[in-house]
Order: sequence, then C-alpha cells, then structure tokens
Amino acid sequence: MQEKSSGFQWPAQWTPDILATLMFVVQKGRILLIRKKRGIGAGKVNGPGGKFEPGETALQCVLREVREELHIDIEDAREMGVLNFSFACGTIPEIRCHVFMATSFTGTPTETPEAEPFWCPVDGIPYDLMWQDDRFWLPAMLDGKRFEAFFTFEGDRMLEFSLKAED
Ligand SMILES: CNc1ncnc2c1ncn2[C@@H]1O[C@H](COP(=O)(O)OP(=O)(O)OP(=O)(O)O)[C@@H](O)[C@H]1O
Repeated sequence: MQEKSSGFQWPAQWTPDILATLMFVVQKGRILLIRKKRGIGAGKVNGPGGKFEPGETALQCVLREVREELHIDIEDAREMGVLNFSFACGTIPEIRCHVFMATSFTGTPTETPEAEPFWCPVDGIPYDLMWQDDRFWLPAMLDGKRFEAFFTFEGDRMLEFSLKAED
C-alpha cells in the first residue's frame, strides 16, 4: 500500500451524509465520461453516477444510475475504491463515493437531462474540467490499483488530501 498526503491526518471520526457512486467504463484505450448537466458538480466532466436510494447496495446504485443517465447496462462492474469528501463551506453534504470500473456494456451511450456522454482517449483525460481530486486517484485506478482517499474541499477548491493506493 502506498500512502500520499498533503500532511493531512485522516479524520478518526467522520460520517458521510450521502453515499454515492461513480462508474468509469474503459474500452479500447478510451474512457466513457460525461458532462454533468445538473446536481452537485454540474458543468464538470466526471463519470456517471449518483446517490444511493434507500436499501440499495453500491453495485445496485451504480448500475441504476448508469442506466438512468446514459441508457446503457454495465456487464462487468468492479468496485475499485472509495472516495470521502468533506466540504468546509457546509452547503454541500459530506459524501462517500464508491468508484467502479467496467469494460463491457449493452446499449448505446445516450444524452439525457442529467448527462452528456463522450469517449475520450485514456491518455487525454481533461483533468482541468474535472473535480480537482480526480487527478490524484484516477491514474492509479486506470493502472488497476485499488484505493481509498479522503479529500477536503472549500466549494470547488481542494484543500487537503490523503490517498492510499495499492503498490
Ligand atoms: C468533490 N469531489 C468530487 N470528485 C468526484 N466526484 C464527485 C465529487 N463530489 C461529488 N462527486 C460525484 O457527484 C455525484 C453526486 O452528485 P449528486 O448531484 O448528488 O448526484 P446525482 O444528481 O447525479 O444523483 P441523483 O440522481 O440525485 O441520485 C456522485 O457521483 C459523486 O461521486
């Protein structure tokens, strides 16, 4: 396990308000991203995903969210890591996000009121259009490494990070 941090201590006591998921489909050197059209992080590039509904597991949530946002059915979802986000401002709830990868799906990625999908080369991911934490863990995940991370934000701006990833 490799650990990196901004000198920030992982909080001992922290409970998320919201459980959420993200999905990154990678196929033939390309990654399926979305321009998020509404909700937390509207306007940013991200993977599809969203909040758990009552009684759902992380896997059930991510499969439902991807179906709702892009009209595709994922066939081989694998959970790769967990992201914890704490927001200093107090207007955005504390979020724990389970992150999945997949390589196979049925259907055609379709724009919906929530998301505009696009394929992007894995070596050309537009990190400057994404949440600031993504550049810390997404490259490790794309190398097949599992991870857990904690990030603090003030609005859009990342303040501190602590990342544990497989060697
Ligand atoms: C702070 N740094 C961040 N970095 C990367 N991703 C981030 C993020 N902060 C939030 N996210 C993602 O945003 C979605 C929740 O957004 P949210 O608007 O609540 O969900 P969405 O509207 O899609 O879902 P519902 O349809 O309401 O369930 C969810 O996937 C979550 O992981």
